[in-house]
Amino acid sequence: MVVLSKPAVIEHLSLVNNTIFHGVPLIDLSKPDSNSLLVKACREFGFFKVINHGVPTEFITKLESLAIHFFSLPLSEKEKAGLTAPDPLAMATRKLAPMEICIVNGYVSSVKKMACEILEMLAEGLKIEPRNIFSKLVMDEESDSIFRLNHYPPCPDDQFKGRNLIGFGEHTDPQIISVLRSNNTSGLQVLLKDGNWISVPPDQNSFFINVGDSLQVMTNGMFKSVRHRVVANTSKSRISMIYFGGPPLCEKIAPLPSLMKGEDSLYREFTWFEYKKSAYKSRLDENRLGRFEKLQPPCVNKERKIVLS
Ligand SMILES: O=C(O)CCC(=O)C(=O)O
Ligand SMILES: [Fe+2]
Repeated sequence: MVVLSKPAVIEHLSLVNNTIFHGVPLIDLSKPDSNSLLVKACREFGFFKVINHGVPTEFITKLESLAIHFFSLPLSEKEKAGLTAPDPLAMATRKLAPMEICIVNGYVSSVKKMACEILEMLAEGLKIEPRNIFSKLVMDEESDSIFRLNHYPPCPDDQFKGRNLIGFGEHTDPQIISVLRSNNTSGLQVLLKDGNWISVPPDQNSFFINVGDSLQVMTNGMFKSVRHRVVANTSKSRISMIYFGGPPLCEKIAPLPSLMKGEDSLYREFTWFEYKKSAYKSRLDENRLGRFEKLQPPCVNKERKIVLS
C-alpha cells in the first residue's frame, strides 16, 4: 500500500534544539566488518545510515521525481486524484497509474531486499540462527509492510518568529525496520540516550535505517527502537520516503530464546495485529511498548535488601 501524508501535520509550536550531529554511524554494507558494526549501531543508537546498499540510483531519482510531482499538484488536482484526506490527521491514499506502480514497485522491492540483507547481517552479527530469523518476517507473502511518502512544506523563520514547527511529532516506528531517505533536506531529529535531541544532516548517498519496536522486543531490548521526529525546514520543502518492514499480522512477537541467555523476558508475547491495534489507539508520542512490558520482580540491591519501589 502507498500512503501519502497530508502536508505537514503540525502538532505544536515549540522551541526545539537544532544541534547538528555528525556522529550517526555510517556503515558500508560491502565491508567485511559490517555485521558487527550494524549490531553496535542497533545497540547504541537504534539508528544508522548505510552506503553501498545496492539500490539503483535510477529507482531513487524516478521515485523522488514522482513524489515531487504529487506534492506540487494544485489542491484541486490533488482532490480530484484523491490525494487529500478529509480529516487533517488522516493519511491520504490513492490508486496509482500503471507507470507510477512500476516506479513505486521498483523502489520498494529494491529497498525491501536491502532491509532483509541488513536483517540477515544482524542475525549473523548476533551469531543466531537461522540467518533469516528476522528477514523471513519481512519476506513473508503476508508481511504487513508499508511504504509512505511524507511532505513538509517550508515554514519560513520570520513567519514563526524564530520558532521551529514540528512537522511529525516524536515517536518510535512500530514495525521491525524502517528505511528512510529524503530529498536532501534537513528536518529529521533523533533522541540520543543522553536525552538530547539532535538534528541529522541529510545525505543523498545513504539510506537511514531505524530499529522498530518489534525488533527491540525480539532482541529483548538489546536493540533500541529509536525515538525520532521531524522539524519543518525553514526554506526548503522536505519530502521523505519510508519503507516500514513489518511482520505478518498473525505473527507472534516475543524475545528470541537464543538471545535471552538466562535473562528474563522484558515483554509478554503479542501478535503484530494486537500491537498495531494498540499502537494506533495510543498517542503518537506514547511509549507504546509500555503496555507489553512484563512487570519485573523487585530487584535486589548490593546489600541484598529487597527494593520494593
Ligand atoms: O519524514 C521523515 O523523515 C520521518 C517520518 C517518520 O518518522 C515516519 O513517517 O514514521
Ligand atoms: Fe517514524
